[in-house]
Amino acid sequence: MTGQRRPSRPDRGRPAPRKQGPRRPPVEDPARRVALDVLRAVRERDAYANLVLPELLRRTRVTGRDAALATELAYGAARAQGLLDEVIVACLDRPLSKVDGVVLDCLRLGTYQLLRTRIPEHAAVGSTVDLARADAGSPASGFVNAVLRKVSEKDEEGWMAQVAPDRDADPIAYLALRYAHPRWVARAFAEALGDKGTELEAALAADDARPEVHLVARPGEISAEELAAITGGDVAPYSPYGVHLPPGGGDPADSEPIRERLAAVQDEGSQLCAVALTRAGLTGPDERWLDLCAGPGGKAALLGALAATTGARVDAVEQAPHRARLVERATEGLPVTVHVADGREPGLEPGFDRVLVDAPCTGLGALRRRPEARWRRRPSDVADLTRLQSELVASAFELLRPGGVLAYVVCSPHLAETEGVFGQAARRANAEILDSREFFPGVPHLGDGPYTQLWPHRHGTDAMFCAMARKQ
Ligand SMILES: C[S@@+](CC[C@H](N)C(=O)[O-])C[C@H]1O[C@@H](n2cnc3c(N)ncnc32)[C@H](O)[C@@H]1O
Repeated sequence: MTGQRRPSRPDRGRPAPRKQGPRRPPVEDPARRVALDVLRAVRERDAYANLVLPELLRRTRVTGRDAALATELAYGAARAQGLLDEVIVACLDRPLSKVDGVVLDCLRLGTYQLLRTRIPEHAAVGSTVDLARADAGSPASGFVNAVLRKVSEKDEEGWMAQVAPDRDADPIAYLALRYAHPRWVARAFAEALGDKGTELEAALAADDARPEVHLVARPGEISAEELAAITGGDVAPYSPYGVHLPPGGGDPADSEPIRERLAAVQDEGSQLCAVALTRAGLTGPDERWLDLCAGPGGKAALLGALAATTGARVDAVEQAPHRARLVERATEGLPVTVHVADGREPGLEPGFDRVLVDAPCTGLGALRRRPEARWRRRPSDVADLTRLQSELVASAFELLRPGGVLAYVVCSPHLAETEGVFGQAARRANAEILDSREFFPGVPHLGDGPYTQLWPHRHGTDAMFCAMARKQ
């Protein structure tokens, strides 16, 4: 019932005035209570929705259909925040900044239900008003009721017609609002795609949808086919180790192969980038591999498992101690040594045969997996990150042996973080840029090279970027 756009609402009779008399305290809807508490934690504590939600569901013992509804509402409202706010502000006589935070959370939750689900209007409004009354008092609940009634006068199309910029005059701004992205992010996608028409629309639409969960089958432990059979998933189209889980399949952490550490959750694009590093040919030794930005250890674990099959060893560097501990846990039993160090000066003996720089980045390529992230990132983040990325790649070239191979990976299509950083760093190091598409066999629609940019709408993966070079 949820997850689909509400059809237009031709008949929108006003609700009958509420009868006077004593009122029983409303019975709160557990799914909406959890969703509201997630929105509140995201706003008040800068929490991550995808960490808070599972914890809240566990604590409140909300399961099954209620858990699915709470997930849809919390993630959906967090993801669509910019669009919801445009509509809410059009129904107000004051700026959004003058609305109390808890009330705003309620308005976003109610507006999301009205515009982007098939939940009946009376249920969407009534349940949200009850939550507003419980958390912010009766006057606030009256305000929420009045605003949501106005919101309910149009469906999403109707509101787009009223609040969106003209598509012909400013296609990026129009599509940004239509698919609930900040304009600067939509612009970055348009620049990377070289398109501000149908392909940009497809990219933003794919990023506005809930993604599938991908698993990686640990090489040497279990095959993708076996993992798919156990989990009820499908073997991934491109990664030899990947499995796609069906939607709504519960918490993958509960599945047996993950508990037994035969598999892990990892986007197929991330798997492909780690594997690409191991696919480039080398002359001479192939024994020392380095992962320079390893936390929390997804790629280090895959590299470690592959290294175990060839006799190589992996050094994994991570600056943040708590994330280094996650790498240790992810790579237990594998030929991986974890170092808590700054990748710009890790103090390791140079001469590595293969180096992965999976650099800290804006994460614009994984926005679909982090519902609130698009509204939290700022364009000004890019400059600091590109400086750090350039320094990490320069250090990686220093640590690589002549003839060795480097892969630079970011989970972002932003050109400054991708081609900008790598092109300059490879030139400075006088390295030979490889056509990385060769190391993504069978993956279609990779453009003209030499770099590889994956996309949710083209490949069903996060928008991972991978550039590769050989040291001369
Ligand atoms: C994109 S994440 C890496 C993801 C990881 N490779 C994986 O697949 O799980 C970047 C990591 O780099 C770490 N980091 C940031 N600055 C660093 C530095 N100067 N040296 C080493 N690691 C750094 C961050 O703490 C973060 O864990």
